[in-house]
Amino acid sequence: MNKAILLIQCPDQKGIVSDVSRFLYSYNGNILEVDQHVDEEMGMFFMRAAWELDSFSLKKDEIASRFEAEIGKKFQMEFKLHFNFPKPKMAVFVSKLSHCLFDILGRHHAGQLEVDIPLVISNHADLKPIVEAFGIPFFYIPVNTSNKDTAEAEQLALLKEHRVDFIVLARYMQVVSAEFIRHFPNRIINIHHSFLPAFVGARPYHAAYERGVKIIGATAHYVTEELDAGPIIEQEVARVRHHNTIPELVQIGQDVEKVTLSKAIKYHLDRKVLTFKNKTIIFY
Ligand SMILES: Nc1nc2c(c(=O)[nH]1)N[C@@H](CN(C=O)c1ccc(C(=O)N[C@@H](CCC(=O)O)C(=O)O)cc1)CN2
Repeated sequence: MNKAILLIQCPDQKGIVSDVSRFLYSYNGNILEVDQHVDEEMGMFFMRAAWELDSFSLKKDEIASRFEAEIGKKFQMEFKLHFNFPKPKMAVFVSKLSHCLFDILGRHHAGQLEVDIPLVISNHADLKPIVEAFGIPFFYIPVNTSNKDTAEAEQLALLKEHRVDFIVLARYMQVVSAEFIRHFPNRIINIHHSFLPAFVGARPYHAAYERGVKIIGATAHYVTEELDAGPIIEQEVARVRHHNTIPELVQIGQDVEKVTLSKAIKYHLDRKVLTFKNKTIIFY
């Protein structure tokens, strides 16, 4: 079913839900899903409304301007309008580890992810055979401290050429620049292999082992300039024991990473994530 999704945030006040519903009804909209949340401390209102588009009397490119004129301005809304078609284009960035890549390509192949994957980009050539076995173009762009700018420029050119909508860092072990992130604000999802805010950085399993924790986890978050500090979309944990070695922690953790990342991708694809002050509201 062709759907439109509105994601709204604005100062909280009476009548917002009523006016948004009346707007959709006035243009013959059949509301399919509606959720809202009030952050009382911040005095902020958040809402997600999804409705059937085929019977809607406004054309796709008329909706945002009509909504802004009739509702948005009145409530000083910040809103984003999305459609569940055409399929969004998702680029995957990887380094040497394949577990998250395999999980994503396997779910995509099984029809579990409503996306197109036009390309995979990596700073190592190791995973080229796997990606090409799934019939997806693989681009090897080495990155080091001296060529990061030119490497990122090449990455951005490929992303633009393939009209990529959002990016998944599937254990991509390079810190991306603020300039790169500026092109995809809240559209880069990273899987960090720890239960943030514990153990930021490149080697969380070693840090967890040294600390002797009894629970490890994974965190999917939108990427910001500050490492492992962006808005958290999803987290998951697993119990570990004193006798677990580092390789065992890695194995337990990698299973958690895969599940956590796939959930975060689905929430993003279903337009169920709003961001506010470096945090997220997820309308499950
Ligand atoms: N701007 C950001 N870039 C990236 C983030 C992020 O949150 N903000 N997350 C990382 C992924 N990551 C942890 O989840 C991570 C990746 C890389 C490193 C790191 O220290 N890398 C070294 C090089 C390591 C190597 O070459 O193997 C570096 O870049 O100098 C820490 C954490 C993805 N990017």
